[in-house]
Order: sequence, then structure tokens, then C-alpha cells
Amino acid sequence: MQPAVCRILDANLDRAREGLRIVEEWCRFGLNSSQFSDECKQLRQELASWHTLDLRLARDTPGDPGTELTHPQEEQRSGLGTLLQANFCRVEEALRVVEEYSKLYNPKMGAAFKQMRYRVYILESHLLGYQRHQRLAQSYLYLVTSPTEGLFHVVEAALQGGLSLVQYRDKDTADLDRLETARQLRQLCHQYGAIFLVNDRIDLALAVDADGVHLGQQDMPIAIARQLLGPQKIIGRSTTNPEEMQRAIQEGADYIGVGPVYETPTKAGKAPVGLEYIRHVAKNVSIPWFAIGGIDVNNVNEVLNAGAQRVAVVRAIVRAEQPTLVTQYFLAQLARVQPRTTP
Ligand SMILES: Cc1ncc(COP(=O)(O)OP(=O)(O)O)c(N)n1
Ligand SMILES: Cc1ncsc1CCOP(=O)(O)O
Ligand SMILES: [Mg+2]
Repeated sequence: MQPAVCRILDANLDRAREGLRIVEEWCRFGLNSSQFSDECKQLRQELASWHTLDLRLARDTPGDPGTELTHPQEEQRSGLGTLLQANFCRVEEALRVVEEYSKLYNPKMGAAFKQMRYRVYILESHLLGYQRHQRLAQSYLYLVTSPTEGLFHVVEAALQGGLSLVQYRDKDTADLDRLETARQLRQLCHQYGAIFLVNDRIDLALAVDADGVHLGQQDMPIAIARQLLGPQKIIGRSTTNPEEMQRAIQEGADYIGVGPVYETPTKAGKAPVGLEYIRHVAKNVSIPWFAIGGIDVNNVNEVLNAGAQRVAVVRAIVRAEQPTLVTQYFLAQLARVQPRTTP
């Protein structure tokens, strides 16, 4: 085999192993997941079994012009999601390189690396989906946006206050503008490690690779949304009564919206469901659910006293003079009613 091919295989086997190790550390220490970390470890071990002495001996680090080259994006990562994605990308690229070059002298190695590459794709998809659902389970305050001047400023201020869940809701703007706004909001939310969902529009959610969608009773059925989005994305459903609540859960919603609790100009003409329905949901629902509609800093405790542990708001944050402070206030009130986890 040509020495250059050995060097290519050696370098890319190392690259794939390093990337997997970075992912594995997060699975182990960040997610405490033995299932994900075992899969990383098995992949690393399989890589090692192909990294034979003849390949290692071909290494010529001083003669490698690539050791000095780094991209500015490698120097800084905007968040954990970006870091993980960059490393998955690195592993997948490296496996593809090994797959191609190894075909020159060992077809079995090419086939084995193709298998490994698919295993890494599956791991990536499951891991990112798992992280997303974990983040949802840890989110107690939900900002639903409305078109406003300085939208990005408001959303960023709320993210700085600790917000971890955002829905982009805009009924009237032209699609081209919505697409651009959704792209930028997704980027902003992910920079802060927050989940980004799109109201109503599965196509828009797919176009910007959002974390999922929120669908009302008149929107697309959950089964179709699930087919289009896959199992790893989040699908939320609005409910106004126990029947809708039960159906949404049966259909596989990841969370439900519960409201409007109070009358609200944001959804003018929609009858409020009141606190009775909140009490019913509190007794009967175990998936995440968010009370929504007319909730602000003055009445949030009434909603929490009725049994809500999570709330979604539009005006209370979008119209706030100090969105960071309002977000912090909501989160502090919500923290009071979270079940204590024993250390
Ligand atoms: C969290 C949450 N709950 C309920 C809704 C309302 O959705 P929908 O009934 O489809 O009404 P529109 O928002 O589309 O006007 C929501 N958006 N978010
Ligand atoms: C989208 C939506 N769905 C039920 S109530 C509501 C609007 C809530 O807006 P606000 O928090 O401004 O009352
Ligand atoms: Mg809707």
C-alpha cells in the first residue's frame, strides 16, 4: 500500500476516535447515560481494532502540513449543541475518508466503516433527540413570540434571564421574512442552549431545522406531523378541555398547552377555560404541560396555586420593559412549586 494512503488512514482513524471520545464524555458525565456512552466506547474499540501497526508506523507528524491549520470556528463553540454537532461531523467525515481509501486495499474494511458511519448517524440522531426532550422536561417557562419591534433583543434578554423554551408565532408576515426570522431565532436560541419551536408550520420548522412545532386543534394532525418530523423532534398540542387533553396524549404529543386560562387580546374571542381545567390537568397529566393565556406577573401565583408547574406567556415578556427581570421573576416563582429531587 502507498505510504500516503497509510497516512490518510492513520490520521482519520485518530480523528474519528478523538471525536467519539468528546461525544462519549458528554454522554457519560453530562447525560449520565450508560447506553449512549457504551455505544461510543464500542465504536472506539472497533476503530482501534482496525488501527494496525503498519498504519501507525506510517505516521509522519513533522512532515504533515495540516497540523497548523485550524478554522476560527474550531477555536470557539457557541454552545454545547454546536460542539456535539461539530464533533459528530468530524467523526462522520473521518469514517467516510477511511471507508473510501481502505477500498484500495481491503474491501472488508470499507464495508465495516460504512456500517460504523451509519451507526454514528443513528447515535447522533438519538442523542440530539434525547437531549432535546430532556431540555423540555427541565423547562418551566415558555415564551411564545408575537411580532414586535426589537424581537431579537427581547428574546435574547429573556434567554439571558434563564429562558429555555421559545416558540416563534407569527401569523401574518410573508413567508420569506418568516423564514429569515425563524433562522435567526433558532440560531439565537441554540446559542443559549434553548429549545426553538415553530407555531403551526411544519414546513417552516423543517426548513430551519427547528426543534419541533406547536400545533393547535385546527392544525395538522399529530400523526402526520410525526411522520414528517420524525421521533426526535418535539410536537406540542393546544388543549382546552379534558377530551382534547386525553386525545393529544394518546396521539403522542410531547407536551400540551392548557388554555387560554384567562381572556387575552393575543387570542381575541377565544373563551377562557378557567382554573378548573388547570386543576383537572394537574391531577391527570404526567407529560409536560404549560398553562397559557392572560398570564402575567400579577396572576401567575393563582395559576401555580391551581396546580400548574409550567407557564407559557406572550405579552408578559414581549411587552415587558425589562424582559430579563420579568423572566427571572417568573422562573423564581416557578422554582417554588417544582417537586424537590432528593440529593
Ligand atoms: C404553548 C401553546 N399553547 C397553545 C397555543 C395555541 O395554539 P393554537 O390553538 O394553534 O393557536 P395559535 O397559537 O396558532 O393561534 C400555542 N401557540 N402555544
Ligand atoms: C397563543 C395562545 N393560545 C392560547 S392563549 C394564547 C395567547 C397567550 O398570550 P398572552 O400571554 O399575551 O395572554
Ligand atoms: Mg395554531
